[in-house]
Amino acid sequence: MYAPAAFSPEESAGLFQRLQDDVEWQAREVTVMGRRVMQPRLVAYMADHRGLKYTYSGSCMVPSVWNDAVLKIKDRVEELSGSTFNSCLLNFYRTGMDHMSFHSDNEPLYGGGVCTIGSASFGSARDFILRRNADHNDKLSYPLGCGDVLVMKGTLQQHWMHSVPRRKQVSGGRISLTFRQILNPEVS
Ligand SMILES: O=C(O)CCC(=O)C(=O)O
Ligand SMILES: [Fe+2]
Repeated sequence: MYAPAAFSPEESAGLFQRLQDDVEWQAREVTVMGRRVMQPRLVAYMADHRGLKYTYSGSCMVPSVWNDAVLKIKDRVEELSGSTFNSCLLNFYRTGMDHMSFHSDNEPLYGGGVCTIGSASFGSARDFILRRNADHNDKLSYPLGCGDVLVMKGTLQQHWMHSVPRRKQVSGGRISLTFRQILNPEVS
């Protein structure tokens, strides 16, 4: 489900600024094909309580407490998606060179392949690409702009991957918030 301009331009501009200033953005190392590399973007992670950790690419994220701007966005995304969320991964693409490679968010903690993930975008528009696993020529592109909400539902994570590719011509930053419901917390 795609809800362009779910937040007004004025509200979105204010939220982008608050997120950029108030969130503790982290540059993190992850393991990709056996090598430790810096992630090509900044990230942050928030959730209802510290037990809702999230490990991916060999990197464990311990959640921090919710920030007011993030909670306000969470309310709107919950309303639009008809779902509730207990965690959020935040991504800050500093320029068009920051990106996210094709992946699916199908980890067991979200219930495996069946889940709802709601995302909100602020700042510069970036293309969000969905690609079907069974046919890599089958792609959908969403030009996610400031204030847009996109909801991925059902078995989508089982059958499609998604990415935010590099865009050399984009100089401004973009922040995305991806809200998730952890059903099976990781045990450590
Ligand atoms: O930035 C986006 O819109 C995508 C983020 C994403 O796929 C993720 O956080 O898993
Ligand atoms: Fe994702």
